[in-house]
Amino acid sequence: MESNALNIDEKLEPNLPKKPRIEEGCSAEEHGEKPSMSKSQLKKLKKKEYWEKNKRLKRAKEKAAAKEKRKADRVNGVAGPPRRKELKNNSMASSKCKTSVVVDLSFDDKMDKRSIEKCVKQLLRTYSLNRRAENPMQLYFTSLSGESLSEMKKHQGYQNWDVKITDTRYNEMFEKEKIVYLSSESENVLEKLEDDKVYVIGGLVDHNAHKGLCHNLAVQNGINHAQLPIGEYLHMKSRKVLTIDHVFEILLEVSAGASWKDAFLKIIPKRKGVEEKNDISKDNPDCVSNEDSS
Ligand SMILES: C[S@@+](CC[C@H](N)C(=O)[O-])C[C@H]1O[C@@H](n2cnc3c(N)ncnc32)[C@H](O)[C@@H]1O
Repeated sequence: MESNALNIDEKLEPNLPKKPRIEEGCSAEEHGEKPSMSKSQLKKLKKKEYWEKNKRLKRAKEKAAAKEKRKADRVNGVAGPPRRKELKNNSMASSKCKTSVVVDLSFDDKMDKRSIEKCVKQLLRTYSLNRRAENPMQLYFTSLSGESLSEMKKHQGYQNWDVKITDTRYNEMFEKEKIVYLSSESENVLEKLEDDKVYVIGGLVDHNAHKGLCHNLAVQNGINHAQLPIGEYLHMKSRKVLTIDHVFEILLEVSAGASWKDAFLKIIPKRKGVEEKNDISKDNPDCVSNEDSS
């Protein structure tokens, strides 16, 4: 049957001499040619080629613009994000924040390859947020082994990062009384962050396939647990389960002095259908509210 599809070389470079026609019964690849494509595939390919060509130029322009902006901000006295040189002074050791956060990476057997990749991406973002903070939290990645470790190894130099990485389990590293396992399923609500406590985030990307897993494990092991106080300040149309990096970002904001409410409003994605509760007593701890008291 005759096909309407265009040969890619003809379309992209119409002046090129025509290549010999592909004989019926043989694929384009067998002739050393690119396979014929539909119009939309061709359009996509052209876009990709254009993007590849202009990518470097665009990046250079963006870099120059960012530099200009930083310069202007400095002149106008606007504080921008910390620069690489400044970050060198912001280490966990010198941080005023002594609150510990653990990401418990003992869930390889509950995740497929793609979820492990996503999990490690969230770890990278968690690390990067902490690294850029004026007062980083004391951050641990525990039980890192197997597939997660292999995925982590793709990121050169991770061994030298300012985060404590270990294959030991968090409950062999810290006193039981100090540990609080964070879980949206917990009936306890976290009120404030305490310096001597260790807050554990489950390193699990499961799209709710293992609902309540971390909570159940904490209960079985007699470990304290608590949920973030989202319901105290916000109505949410979807589940209150957040990603690892979002949970960490909220803890980091609060540890730096933000209110829970401001941290939630800043970090929880709008697509989760977040709406402020108009209960002023939560902003003023001296007032008492009966809302959500059950
Ligand atoms: C994507 S969730 C994993 C959900 C998983 N089904 C579970 O059993 O926890 C990743 C982790 O973020 C933390 N987390 C997410 N939302 C939270 C919330 N609303 N309150 C407290 N911790 C939360 C928990 O530690 C959780 O294990």
